[in-house]
Amino acid sequence: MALKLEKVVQGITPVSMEWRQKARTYLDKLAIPRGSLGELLNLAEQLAAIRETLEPSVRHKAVVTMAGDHGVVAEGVSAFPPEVTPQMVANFVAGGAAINVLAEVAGARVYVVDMGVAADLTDLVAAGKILSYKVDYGTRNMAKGPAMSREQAVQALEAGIDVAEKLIREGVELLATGDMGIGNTTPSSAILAAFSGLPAEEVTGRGTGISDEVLKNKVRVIQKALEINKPDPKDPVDVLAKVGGFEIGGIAGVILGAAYHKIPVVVDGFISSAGALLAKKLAPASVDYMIAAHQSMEYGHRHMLRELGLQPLLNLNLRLGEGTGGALAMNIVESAAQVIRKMLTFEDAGVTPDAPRGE
Ligand SMILES: O=C(O)c1ccc[n+]([C@@H]2O[C@H](COP(=O)([O-])O)[C@@H](O)[C@H]2O)c1
Ligand SMILES: Cc1cc2nc[nH]c2cc1C
Repeated sequence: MALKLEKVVQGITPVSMEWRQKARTYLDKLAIPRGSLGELLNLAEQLAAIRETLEPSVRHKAVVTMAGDHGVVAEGVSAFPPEVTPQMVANFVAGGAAINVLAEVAGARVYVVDMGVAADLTDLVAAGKILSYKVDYGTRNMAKGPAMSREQAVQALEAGIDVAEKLIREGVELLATGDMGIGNTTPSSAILAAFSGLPAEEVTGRGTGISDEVLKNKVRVIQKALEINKPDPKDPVDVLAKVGGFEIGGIAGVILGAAYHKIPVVVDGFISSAGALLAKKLAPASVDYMIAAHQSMEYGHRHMLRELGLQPLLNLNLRLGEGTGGALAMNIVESAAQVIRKMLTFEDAGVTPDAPRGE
């Protein structure tokens, strides 16, 4: 494992139980029937414990949308052609995509990263419109051999760590992951199968909206990729190299970077969750810093969330990616932070508490 990755993976520690307890004790004093703000209270506790303060701020927000292409599209696994990946990157830059709209509502900036788009994006990079950590012009076809080399897998993970560190240094307090990559539900499903041991049919869905026939082929392609590559579930870098994607590695890196620097990170849908699963396998304590944005419509996401041990905040039948669910969930995360920062206790508000108060 390369030095930076090693350092970050080793440096990720569980969130402080002491701060969790302090936050819970404080939240129990708020002038509400105990527990009546439900999941917002758990979220507030998590934020306080991550930041080690009863006044956590998540005001400065960034969505990182990682883009990459996939050689496996040659097997006919997507409803759309790969040229849509760079076209959508251009749309993100123009500000006309769903992620631009939803991030603006959440008060988040969008950072688009070329992790491995199979097109020359140097003009957008030179104009400062996107970040480039291009590992290659798309992965190789995982149905025929490894998607990338082990070195490229490490490079993708470290790129994500770099992006997170750059944004955190600039003052970002809440990150969300996002993805763009035609074909990327296929490697995401393969990653889930490799780690969970679930059969390909159980982890595979319709992605951008494929027919029954194409879905059958996609399941076969995933089975074949697993059979010929034999990814080792005990070696997450091997799983990423053999059946992953550059943007998925980048997402895992962003999550690891956030956890290392004790910054909460909102995980978007199916593809982001595949990145999160890689992060968890590399550094189990990184899960403490993750917030699952939503339950994606992509079949298999439920298994992904179960493997992560996370409950999604929202269920809006989304299946877009880009970080859209992440941006939406940021509004809830901001609300939770403000609940613990700003609400008054029974005592401060002069409200009579329930008589026994549990004791
Ligand atoms: O985030 C999700 O849950 C999600 C579910 C299905 C599809 N997507 C998006 O659709 C693209 C991948 O779909 P596909 O069919 O080409 O594998 C990619 O750009 C993803 O961002 C995203
Ligand atoms: C148009 C389009 C937009 C997307 N955004 C994320 N994935 C996408 C896939 C397609 C096809």
